[in-house]
Amino acid sequence: MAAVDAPVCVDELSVRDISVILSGLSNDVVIPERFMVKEALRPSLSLLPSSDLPVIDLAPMLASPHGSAGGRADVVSALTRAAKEWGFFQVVNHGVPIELLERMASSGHDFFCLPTEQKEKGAGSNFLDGYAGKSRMVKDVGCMWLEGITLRSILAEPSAEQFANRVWPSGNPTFCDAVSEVGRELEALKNSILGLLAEGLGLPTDFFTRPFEELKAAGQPNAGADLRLNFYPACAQPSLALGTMAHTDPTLMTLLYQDTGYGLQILGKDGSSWHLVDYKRDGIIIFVNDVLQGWSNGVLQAGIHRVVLNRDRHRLSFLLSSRPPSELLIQPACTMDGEYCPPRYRPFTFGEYIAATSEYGHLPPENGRKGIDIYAGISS
Ligand SMILES: O=C(O)CCC(=O)C(=O)O
Ligand SMILES: [Fe+2]
Repeated sequence: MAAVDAPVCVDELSVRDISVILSGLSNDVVIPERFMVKEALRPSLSLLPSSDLPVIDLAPMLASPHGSAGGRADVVSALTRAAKEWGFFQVVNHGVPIELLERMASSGHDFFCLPTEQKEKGAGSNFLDGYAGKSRMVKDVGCMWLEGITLRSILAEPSAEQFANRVWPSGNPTFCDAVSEVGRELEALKNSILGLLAEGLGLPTDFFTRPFEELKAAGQPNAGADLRLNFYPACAQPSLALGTMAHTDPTLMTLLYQDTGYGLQILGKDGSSWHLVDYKRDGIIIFVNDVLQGWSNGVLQAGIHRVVLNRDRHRLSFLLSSRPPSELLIQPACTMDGEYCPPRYRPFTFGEYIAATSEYGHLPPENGRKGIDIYAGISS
């Protein structure tokens, strides 16, 4: 590529164009100002994954799902400790086929490499419905450097098919099959993990799953598993921009797969150090979310996370977000392991809480306090 006098501003170019420009122009490429997040939020790009982040092997569970073998107790205590301390852990040997995870990621890449006009056919009514490009401005922060697809209630509704029929002239059965298989697998894994965490807290195994089943049996339609695919194009100035700002997810639990590392960071207990999550080919990353923090009376902590960018590579992630029914009344579990602790949260319904998050899709932490604590915490 020819030398240039003025810096080239990279904005809404296609994914392929960005790669070509970045490899040819090195430091002459700048990003548009609206993507430069305010100074206090700019990421320090720690390049080494943190070795102290919890990685938990679920093989003992697969070998003996209901058994009382020692391995199960060890898994329960490792998961519970990680969910209390980090609100985050990565599981391996979980039984979800790697081939399926990679097939979903590859279908996602196929979509994000399409021309912008074609991707925009998949846009829905807001940024959490169908395709949303890189234009969402977060007030007082800047625009986030990501594109995404959100498909609602994938286990109950043909949302993937409706999306694919808008984007591709003859639909896309490969994409749709991957969505429904991934949805079923991650939903089953989520229920197992919720059961193990309940046991770890001394609660009945079905404590966090039974209300979902009851509401489903009563024909309650708005509970669901939503699938989101996130795509973070390579960014010429990764130290100035963010893929997503620091947040906790507002739902019950998130299960996430990443196709490369060097992106997702977790905030440590000290409230200031960011830890880079290592890529594991068969890793599934689990977040405790706001509802689970409130429901467990703050014993489990929602994991604060954000996404930083890479200069020379794109990154894709997809996640299943477990969304309770709007009517679910979240009343903190006060008695665990036979011991009573007064409620630290007022009861709230999921519908009320999600309505409070609508501007960003989550309640941002403020002055070291998480959104859920600001919203429903009882100050002592
Ligand atoms: O892409 C990632 O690793 C995280 C995405 C995320 O935090 C989200 O979509 O809520
Ligand atoms: Fe998130």
